[in-house]
Amino acid sequence: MPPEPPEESASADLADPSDLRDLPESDVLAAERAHLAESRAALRRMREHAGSLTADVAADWVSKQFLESLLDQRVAALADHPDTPLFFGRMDRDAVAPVDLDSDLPAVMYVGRRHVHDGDEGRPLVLDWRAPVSRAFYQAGPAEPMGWRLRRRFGFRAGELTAFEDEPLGGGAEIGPSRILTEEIERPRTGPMRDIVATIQPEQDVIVRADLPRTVCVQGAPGTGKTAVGLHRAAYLLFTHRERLSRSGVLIVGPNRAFLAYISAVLPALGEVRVEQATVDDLLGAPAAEEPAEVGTLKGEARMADVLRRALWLHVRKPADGLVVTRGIARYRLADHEVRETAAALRGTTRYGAGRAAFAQRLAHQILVRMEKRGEAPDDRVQDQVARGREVRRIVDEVWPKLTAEQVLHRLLSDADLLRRAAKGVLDDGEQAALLWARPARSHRSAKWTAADRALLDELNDLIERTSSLGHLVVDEAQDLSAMQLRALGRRCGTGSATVLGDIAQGTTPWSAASWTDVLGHLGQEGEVTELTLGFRVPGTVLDFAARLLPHVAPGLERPRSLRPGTGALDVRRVPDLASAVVDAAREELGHLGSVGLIVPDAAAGAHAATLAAAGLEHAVLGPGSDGSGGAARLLVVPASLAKGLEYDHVIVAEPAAIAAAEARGLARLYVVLTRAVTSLTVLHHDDLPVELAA
Ligand SMILES: Nc1ncnc2c1ncn2[C@@H]1O[C@H](COP(=O)(O)OP(=O)(O)OP(=O)(O)O)[C@@H](O)[C@H]1O
Repeated sequence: MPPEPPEESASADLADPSDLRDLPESDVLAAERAHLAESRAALRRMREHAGSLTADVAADWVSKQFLESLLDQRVAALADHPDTPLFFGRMDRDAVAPVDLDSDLPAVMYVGRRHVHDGDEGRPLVLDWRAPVSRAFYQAGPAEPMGWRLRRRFGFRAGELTAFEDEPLGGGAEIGPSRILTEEIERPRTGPMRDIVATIQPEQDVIVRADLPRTVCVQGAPGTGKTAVGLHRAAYLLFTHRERLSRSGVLIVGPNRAFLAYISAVLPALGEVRVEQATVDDLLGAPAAEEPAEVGTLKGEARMADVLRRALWLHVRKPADGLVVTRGIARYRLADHEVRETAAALRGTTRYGAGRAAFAQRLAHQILVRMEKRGEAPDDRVQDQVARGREVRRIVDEVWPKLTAEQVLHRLLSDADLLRRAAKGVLDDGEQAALLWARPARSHRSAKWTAADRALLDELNDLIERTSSLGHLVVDEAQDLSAMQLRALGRRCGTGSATVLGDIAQGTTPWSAASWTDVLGHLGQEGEVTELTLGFRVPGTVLDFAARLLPHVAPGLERPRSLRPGTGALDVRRVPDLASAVVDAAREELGHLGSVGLIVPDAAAGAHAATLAAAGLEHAVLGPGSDGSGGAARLLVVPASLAKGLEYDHVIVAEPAAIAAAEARGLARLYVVLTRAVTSLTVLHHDDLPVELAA
């Protein structure tokens, strides 16, 4: 028979629950389970109450529909997911805390994914992790207890409370690593990425809770939790600025679909279902052609912004003649120099599209003035009529032609003269020659745009018509984006803020960033750069092995540290027959719990998959559009170029030298590949290891 639930709850006016601390462990667990049961019952009552509310009070049909959908959302948001703990931590207040501390602190608080209160008395039973008071759960430590005496973390299995761990916050003694945190990290992965709300670390929490107007840029070694932090910051901001952000929107930008699929469950698990996720290709359009890396790199440079601006405005021309407007028997004239001056006065003061409309209006206005001089009394409607009339339209089309971004870029890349004029003083002759198409497309409609062209088109589109801004943008793997791609993203948070995440050492594109100051500059955001240094994913031995590459891929960066030593986690083997060694290693790893990722050179993925199939090993092959988890198969063949941002409990890397040799920044790719393992890494090689790794 479990003991009666204790009297305490998350309310300041209830008895100090210190007795609970002194109970035997089993009694503590029983009491905490009782609090969980009470919270679940309260949540059920909250849901029933929300379900009983009716939209009948609405004044009209539209309001009723709207209200009904809000109520449905509210009921759905109050669903209790049996596998997810309602709370994961608890804080006990220090009864003798200094007097200047906030006296409203409850005696005990339980921290969880959502707020749960007892309907009758309004007592908070569980506080949302994003509430200001919950900050202490993540930040308090012996050096700064923040008015709290004890932090308790709970262990759960299948929604049942199974363990707890107490950390005294008074007394100044350092707290050792949390067993519950380590177990959580090592819990085998069976599907998409999980949230880390129960175990966010203090240095991560500072980033998660940064104010909305602040742009934060996080440099972090592999597995330091950058992605997790970015996603939790999005959830935090949505909670704290719900109304503002539901109007302006939040967008997560990731490197590819497989990555987005892998992270897609995190925000819904935190109760946020309305956050858009996109790749750069989704935003700018997928490329239809490839081009030499040097050309793509050049097109990605910020200098191109000047060239594009000039190329666009070079389309504003001098008129051949003046403007003559006929109304009835009267004719009104503007001399060609007046038309030219009107255009010149507007040039560069507005966006191209708005300038064109304003040009027509200004010409019409001058005609109106002529009419008035002749004693007529035209009203504003006449100005509009003249602006839309045939004569003004003709001269506007001649002087300030209607253009699309595709037309301008098509001309720029096929017309050496236009390129020379637009690029004067910006690109040298060799660079101009590199940009020109060898075989120009017939028209802008048949042009096959590359990824770099897509960013140029976006820039031009914005020069023609303003791109609208979101409230907040989270950009992951930002080190891989070119200056022009960053400018494109910057436009999408021009009046908002951003969370920029990445690792200079994991830059694998030819245009990878060398500094975060540059990245923020291109993004057009003033932000501070912070660093996460403690690795959660990768065991220490594996991280040390991968870090041999660091001096070669990012000499300025510190060696990363791991939370876990990972003794025995690394196995590097030279093998006589790679294919059969891969099969044996895969079979062995499948004998352990969790996911297995076989990471191979892109060109070898098909062959390895065929060997696994012949050996009867069930597996899936990761494609650019697939979910990083591999669906039902525990064994996934991962082409090296898709491994970024993903992770597996056990990783087998086949032939590192071939991965490194496959591309210009191949060593950085290898660094990414070697840092995907949570529990073990097996490196199989037939050829020599790259010298940088063998050292
Ligand atoms: N505080 C934490 N508690 C529990 N798990 C954590 C914590 N921080 C990070 N992790 C886990 O560590 C792993 C790595 O995190 P994440 O993918 O966010 O790192 P990253 O810095 O983006 O890595 P990479 O640069 O390699 O893509 C994930 O499984 C994540 O859930």
